[in-house]
Amino acid sequence: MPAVKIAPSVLASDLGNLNCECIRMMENGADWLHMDIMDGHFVPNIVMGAPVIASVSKAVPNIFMDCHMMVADPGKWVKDIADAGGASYTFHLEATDDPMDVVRQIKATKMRAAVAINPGTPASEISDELGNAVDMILVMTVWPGAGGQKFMKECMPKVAELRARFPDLDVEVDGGVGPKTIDRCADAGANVIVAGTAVFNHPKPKDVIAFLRVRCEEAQERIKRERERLANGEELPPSERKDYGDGRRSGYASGAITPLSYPRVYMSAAKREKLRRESQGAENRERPNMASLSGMSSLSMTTAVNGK
Ligand SMILES: O=C(CO)[C@H](O)[C@H](O)COP(=O)(O)O
Repeated sequence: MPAVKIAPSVLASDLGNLNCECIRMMENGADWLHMDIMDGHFVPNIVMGAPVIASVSKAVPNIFMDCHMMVADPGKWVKDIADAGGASYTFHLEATDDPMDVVRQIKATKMRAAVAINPGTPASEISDELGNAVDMILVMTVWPGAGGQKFMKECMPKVAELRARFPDLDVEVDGGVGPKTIDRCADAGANVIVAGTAVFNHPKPKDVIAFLRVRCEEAQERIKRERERLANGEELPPSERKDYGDGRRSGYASGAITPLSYPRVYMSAAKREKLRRESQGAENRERPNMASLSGMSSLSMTTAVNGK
């Protein structure tokens, strides 16, 4: 399985001191910085764009910016983000008719290409062709648009399914991830961990980052053992099964996750329109809107600056 990467989401940082916040996180062990870019159309919030990415790139040597593009027209910003110093470009499947074309545009730059799916989008919408073309798949574990939301554990079977289909791909989770929810993500096979509030709002971000990493590495060892045993037709001892208490066990041990084959499919226009509207909050009351965003971490400053 690919190496564990911990990517603090700057949405929860003191955005007025973004360069210092990124440096602080790198000094505390972050592998990547997760940059939340929103256009006010795909999601009902606006945070930053390419000029801010360029400014951070100049000020923070060796930073790896994992740019999460919560935007309605993902092809439009590829060149700007690449020129600004973005290292990875994640677009939303719900935002495009032709995901392979967006991947081609990203690959024409030096950036890594990644595709994200919202909580309402099934993993089966990622075709084999798309999964094999990207460097990473992001499974959102909250509705995009704001930090500080509750982790949606119901997204975990999608992580396990994608890990089973794409064993060597980076699989990222984002939203409500922290010490209390990391085990579910890690056991399902996620290896790129985005955490905003849990890291930036903690007085010792180094400890949180180290904890998330260790839990993922331990889970990877478990999954490796499980794979080997299942390949040999062996039963797993109950002590080595992760039981969530709701009838499900970890993706591999449960045997419930079958790596099916998904041919190239483009969503029907009607389905894409539904998923797109859902992302904007038009069809989902749970989805954050501007009123519900106002108390959340994206709009409030962390008190954890300089560890105070
Ligand atoms: O993409 C995002 C929201 O759209 C954020 O990256 C995500 O919510 C992380 O924040 P937190 O860890 O505080 O939930």
